[in-house]
Amino acid sequence: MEGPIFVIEASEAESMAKQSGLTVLQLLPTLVKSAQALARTPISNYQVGAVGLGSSGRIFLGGNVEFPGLPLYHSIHAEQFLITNLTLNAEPSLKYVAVSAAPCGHCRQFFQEIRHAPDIHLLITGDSNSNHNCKDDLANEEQFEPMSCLLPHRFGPDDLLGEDVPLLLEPHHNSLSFLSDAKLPNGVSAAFEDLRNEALEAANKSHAPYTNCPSGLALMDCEGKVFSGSYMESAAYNPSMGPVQAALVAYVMGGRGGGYDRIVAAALVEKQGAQARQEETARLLLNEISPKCEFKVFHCVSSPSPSPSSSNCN
Ligand SMILES: O=c1ccn([C@H]2C[C@H](O)[C@@H](CO)O2)c(=O)[nH]1
Ligand SMILES: [Zn+2]
Repeated sequence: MEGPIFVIEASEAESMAKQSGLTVLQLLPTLVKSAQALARTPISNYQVGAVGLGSSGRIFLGGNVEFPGLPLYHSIHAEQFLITNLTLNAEPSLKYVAVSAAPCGHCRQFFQEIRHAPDIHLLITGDSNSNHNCKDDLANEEQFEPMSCLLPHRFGPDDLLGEDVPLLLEPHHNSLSFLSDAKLPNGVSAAFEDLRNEALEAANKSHAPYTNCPSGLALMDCEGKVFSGSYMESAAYNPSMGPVQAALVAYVMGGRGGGYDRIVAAALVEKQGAQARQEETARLLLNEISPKCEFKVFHCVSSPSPSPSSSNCN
């Protein structure tokens, strides 16, 4: 009944390492191939795998995801998948990453949304055929390079935000709600009640400090299983990750390898008239990958408005 593995619990990671005579750190590159196998790459057939160790001792995996028929910027990079996996599992921080190929500029930038990003250590394992199980080739701490070497002179949250603003992986409470008497509009099926509540919850966890326009999206598959994801912004704007992509990461992780045609309904929650509006992009992406999916948008308000700057989004 088990599908592919995306999260390895700390105790399991310890015992896997012990069994192979490795440290948990040395285990990371040995898992890169498994992460690559999680990728969905119908366009490039180029599989990237990213494996991360969090401060909890858990190990997280991610692969790249591509969507034929759409502009390439809709793609999810393995590193973004990995970071989304951490957020979905409430992992408080990322310490080490092993990745099959050098992270691109966007990914190096996206990592900057995590506090102390310059101290995240990375190991690029290179070509997927290299064998990191080999005892002579053990990855040791000094083989992991700090992010500060991969991205010197960084542009990041510090350039735009105060120190007290929560960053990615830190708890977010965006104080969003539906208008108190907001019932489901006529003609919207009852299944959307749950779905929009899940999407609201995801919007409340969204990292959108640059626009104050958080959003969340929830998908339902044909068995009624719900998968939700939160919009995540980047200080450099373009590497931001949309709420559909985040929800699709949840779907890929929990949907046991099913196709996107199994997605039957989707609810997006965002602020009305938001400066950074997801509705049309979300519709475009869902329409292409899952044309039969019923897509609804629900608007929310900040309650109470946490700062004067957010009022222009309502
Ligand atoms: O940092 C990177 C660079 C590329 N890719 C993916 C994106 C696309 O699916 C494929 C080819 O660029 O590799 C990543 O996952 N991470
Ligand atoms: Zn990338």
